Amino acid sequence: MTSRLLDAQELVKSFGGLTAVANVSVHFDRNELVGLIGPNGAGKTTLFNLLTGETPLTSGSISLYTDQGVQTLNGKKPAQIAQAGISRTFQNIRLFKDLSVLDNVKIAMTNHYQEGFLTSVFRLPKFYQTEAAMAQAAHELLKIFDLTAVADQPARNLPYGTQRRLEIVRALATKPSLLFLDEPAAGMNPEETADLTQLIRQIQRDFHITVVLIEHDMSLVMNVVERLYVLEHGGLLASGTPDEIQRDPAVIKAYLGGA
Ligand SMILES: Nc1ncnc2c1ncn2[C@@H]1O[C@H](COP(=O)(O)OP(=O)(O)OP(=O)(O)O)[C@@H](O)[C@H]1O
Repeated sequence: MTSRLLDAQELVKSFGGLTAVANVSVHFDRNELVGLIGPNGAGKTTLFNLLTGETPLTSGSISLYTDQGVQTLNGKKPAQIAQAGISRTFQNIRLFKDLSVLDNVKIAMTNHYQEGFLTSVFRLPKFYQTEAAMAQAAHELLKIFDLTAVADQPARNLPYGTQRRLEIVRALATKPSLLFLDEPAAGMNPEETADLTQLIRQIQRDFHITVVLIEHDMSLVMNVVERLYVLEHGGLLASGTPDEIQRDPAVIKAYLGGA
């Protein structure tokens, strides 16, 4: 039985005269891996920005189903949405480049809970009861992502693909229930992309979380996700399983070039 995690109804985002997201409804269930695809400028990143509070909605509603009941995310700030268990990565890498790989992860574990507070008090989130527990969790995450050997290196020394992996570790460090990955494999070669995509699938299963993935390599995303949403010109063109999407005449016409 599936259990609903997030419901977004009739989301609209207008930038002046341009409607970047036009009446899009999507939902995500617990423990699923979902792909979000569509041509450049289709509105994928804007949709992520709406769901994570980076960009305010023009209209629509977003509901998160938690153990405490249904919570509306409308009007919430990114830090509040992060606290509710939603995490993300960005298309442009946002690391603390001069800090070590390990410190980047530790900061993600704590920072996130302090945003908006003018405090220098080092507050650990509930799930990391001690500094030692936090350090251990950080090391475990680095190991999963094959980053142990570079734990003490400044982030800026890492190759681009490795920096992207570190970004995912940072997003996971907050123990999210829902993780949005915006083109995590951008700039990687096909082999690295395939490896990362398999890793994302493994993480989604092992951590029992929901992952939503924007990925340009259509054949790759088709192989790993359970469901897909296809955006075009800000609107929802199609949704369904990879099989359904591949057979959908509207998708074939608009996105697969009529093949
Ligand atoms: N802050 C903004 N102000 C004005 N227009 C914007 C803004 N953000 C996005 N847009 C426009 O909204 C549309 C959708 O952009 P978006 O980045 O969401 O698309 P995308 O599907 O993520 O594209 P890509 O695959 O190229 O990243 C584009 O026409 C873009 O120029």
